[in-house]
Amino acid sequence: MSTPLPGFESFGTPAGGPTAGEPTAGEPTAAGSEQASGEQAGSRTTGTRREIAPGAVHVPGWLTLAQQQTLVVACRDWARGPVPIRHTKLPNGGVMSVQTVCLGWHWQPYAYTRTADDVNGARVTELPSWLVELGRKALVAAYRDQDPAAADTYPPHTCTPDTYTPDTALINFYDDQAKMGMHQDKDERSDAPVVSLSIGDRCVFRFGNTATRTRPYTDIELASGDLFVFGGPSRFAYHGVPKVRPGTGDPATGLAGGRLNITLRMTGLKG
Ligand SMILES: O=C(O)CCC(=O)C(=O)O
Ligand SMILES: [Fe+2]
Repeated sequence: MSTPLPGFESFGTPAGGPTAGEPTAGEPTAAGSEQASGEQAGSRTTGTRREIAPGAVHVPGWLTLAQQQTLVVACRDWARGPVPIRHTKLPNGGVMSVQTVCLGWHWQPYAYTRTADDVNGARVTELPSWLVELGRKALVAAYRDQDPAAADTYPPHTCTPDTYTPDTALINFYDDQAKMGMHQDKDERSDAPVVSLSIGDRCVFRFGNTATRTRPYTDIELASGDLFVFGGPSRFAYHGVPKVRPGTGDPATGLAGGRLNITLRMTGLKG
């Protein structure tokens, strides 16, 4: 066995927790009615959609605990390979503090490929259909559930929940020190929404504007089970994670420490 990457140790299996080979709570299916974790003080009401900017919607506590457990088991498995999770190297010589593994398409700054040429050349794991389905349900929860009668409650000119077909997932693992600077998700050739799922420790998620990586922006807390979708006018807004709050996750998710974030995207690429 290879030496774990720094920070990957706490991504290991907690005592008594599920492992990839054991029966799990089942594939994520529907949007959660079961509460995943305690509510935060203030604006946080589990399951209640909140529009942070036009087309950018936060749904706290959307994933059930069982769905989170299933995702943690699956992510741990994907992190092992065939392309192992790694700290992405940037063209400027920097190294990202988060560790990332991709499904469907491999992201390396600043392009998508089918093989992980900056890691070991292996072809990335397929994106499973149950994750595509979860992405569609996420769009329903973020956009359509609010007002089913109003067609423009989900971002126009992109796609509807029915036609949303993410073909890549970027899975980021944050240890206590990891953060992500303000950036746009713009390597996709599609303006379909990005679906973001968070598990484990809470973080400060900074959601800004499309023009600059600085203010105005809104800081929100993303907690375990939270859904965040950004599409429409917010699809290319700058965003980042300035801080993770260590020790705030519930080990019952199967994650002993750190934070997992999964983003589903449509690359718009063929082949
Ligand atoms: O971790 C997050 O919540 C955001 C991740 C992100 O922005 C990305 O992977 O591009
Ligand atoms: Fe991003």
